[in-house]
Amino acid sequence: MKTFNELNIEASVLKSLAEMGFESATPIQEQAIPTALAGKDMIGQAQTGTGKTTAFGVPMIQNIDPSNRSIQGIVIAPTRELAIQVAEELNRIGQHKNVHTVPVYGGQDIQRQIRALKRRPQLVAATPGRLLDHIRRKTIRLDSIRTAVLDEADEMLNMGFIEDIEAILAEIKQEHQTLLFSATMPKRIQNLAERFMNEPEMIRVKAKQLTVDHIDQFYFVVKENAKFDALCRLLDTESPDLAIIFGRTKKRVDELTSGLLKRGYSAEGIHGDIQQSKREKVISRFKEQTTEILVATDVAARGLDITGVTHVYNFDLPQDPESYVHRIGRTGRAGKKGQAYSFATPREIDHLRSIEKLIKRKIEEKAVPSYSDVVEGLQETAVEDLLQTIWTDESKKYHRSAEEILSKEDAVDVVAAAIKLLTKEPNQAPVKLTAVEPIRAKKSYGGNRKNSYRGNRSGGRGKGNQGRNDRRGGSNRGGSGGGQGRGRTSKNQRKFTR
Ligand SMILES: Nc1ncnc2c1ncn2[C@@H]1O[C@H](COP(=O)(O)OP(=O)(O)OP(=O)(O)O)[C@@H](O)[C@H]1O
Ligand SMILES: [Mg+2]
Repeated sequence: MKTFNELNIEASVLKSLAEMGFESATPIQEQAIPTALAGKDMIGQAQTGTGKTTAFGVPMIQNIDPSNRSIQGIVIAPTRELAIQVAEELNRIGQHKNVHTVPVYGGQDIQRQIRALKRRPQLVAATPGRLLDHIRRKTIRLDSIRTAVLDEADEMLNMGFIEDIEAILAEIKQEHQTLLFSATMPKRIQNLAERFMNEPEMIRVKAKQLTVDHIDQFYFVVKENAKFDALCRLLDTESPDLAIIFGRTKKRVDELTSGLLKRGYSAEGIHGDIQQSKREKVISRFKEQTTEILVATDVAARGLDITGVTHVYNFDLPQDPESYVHRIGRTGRAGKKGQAYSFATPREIDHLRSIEKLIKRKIEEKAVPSYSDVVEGLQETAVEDLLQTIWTDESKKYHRSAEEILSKEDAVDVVAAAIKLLTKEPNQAPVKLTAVEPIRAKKSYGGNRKNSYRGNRSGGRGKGNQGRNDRRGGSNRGGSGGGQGRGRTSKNQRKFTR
C-alpha cells in the first residue's frame, strides 16, 4: 500500500487529503491516480466503498489551473444526491488549491445554480439533464474542459442516460481526457464506452468477487405477503444502527415507509417523485442519524456514502444483478463491516442464482427469526439501553429511590423487573402492502448476457411490470415519502454494542 506522498501529488492536494484523514491510498487510488495524471483515458473498476471518488478527484484537481476561472472539469453522476456528494468531496480535495466545484442538478432552482456558476467554479458535478439545460442556456461552457468523468459509468452509458451522455460529450470539441468509474462494468457497456474514449486503459482492482467480502450476505425465502412481518422481525432482532431498505417501486417505498412508521420505527422514504428539497432533507436526517431507516428505490443504490450504515435490506430483489452489488455496497464501506439481507419469494430463487453468478459468490440462506427470537432481541435491546444509561451517568437522580427499593427487595428481582418494563412488545399493528409480481430470471442469463437481463430492462417498461425503478430519480412531481418516526430507542445509545 502506498502513501499519497509516493504518487506525485502536489503539496496543496496532499494537505487536503491529510485533513480528510486519508493516510494511505486505496488500491484503486494507487493505480488510477498515476494513469489519470499521465493524461490517459481510463476505465476504473473497483468494489463499492473503496475510494473511487478520490481516485478521479485527485488527478482532476491536480490538472486544473486555479488561476483560470473557467470550467476545466466535469463529473456526471446518475442521481442528484450523488452529484451533491461528489461536489462536496471535490471541494474538500480542492480546498487548499482554491479549486471550487459547483453541484448542478435537477429539482433545484436553476437561477440559484446560475448565480453559483457566475462565481466561476473550475469544476462542476452534475446530473445529465440539468447539465444539458445549462449548456443550452450557455450558462455552462465546455470549451475549457480538460477532464470529463462519468461516475457510475455503466449506469450512465445504459438506457435512460446514454443519449444525454452522447449529447454532452459531443459538446466537448477540444482534446480532453475521459475517465469512467464504477464498481460494475458489464462487457457490453465496456465495449460501448470505448467509442467515447481514446485507447483507454482498463484499470481493474483484482478481487475474487464483485462484492466486498466484509459484507455478510444472506437471503430469506419469504412469500410476498409475509415479507413485511419478516422485515420487522429482522429489525427487532438485530436493531440496526442505520439501515437502508430497498423496495422495487415508488409506491412500494411509500407503503413500506408508512407501514414502518405505523409499527413505531423511525423511517423515511426517498424516490424520484419526492420533491427535491424533501429528498435532501431526508438524506441529511439519515446522515445525522435522526432517522434510522431509509426506505429507497434504486435512486439510492449507487455511490451514496453514508457513514454508519450497518444493514442493507433488499425487501424486493433488484431487477438487474448489477444493482444488487451497488445496493448492498451502501454498507461495508472503507473497510467497515456490513450486513446485507435479501428477501426472495419462492419463484425468485432462479433470479437470486443469477445474482450469485454475477457476484461470483454464494449468498447463504437463513431462516426468518421466530417470535421468541424477536422477544429475545427486544430484551437484549432493553438491556443495552439500561447499561448505556448506567455508563453515561444519566441516572444519578434516581439513586435514592434505587437504594430504598434495594433495602427491601432482592437485587436480581429489581433488575429483572426493570428489564421487563423496558422491553418493548413486538408491535403487531396490521400493515398490508400491495403485492408485486415476482422477478423472473431470464433463462439466457448465464449463456448470453447480452440478451439476458438487459432485455428485461426494456421489457420492464411495458405493461404488467410493477413500474420500473426510478433509476433516473429525477422527476419532481411532489408525492410524499413518509414523515419522521417516533424513534424507538436512540441509536446513539446503542452504539457501544456494535
Ligand atoms: N485513502 C483513503 N483512506 C481512507 N478512507 C478513504 C480513502 N479514500 C476514500 N476513503 C473513504 O472511503 C469511503 C468510500 O469512498 P467512495 O465513496 O469514493 O467509494 P466508491 O469506490 O466511489 O464507492 P461506490 O462504488 O459505492 O461509489 C468514503 O467515506 C471516503 O471518505
Ligand atoms: Mg463512488
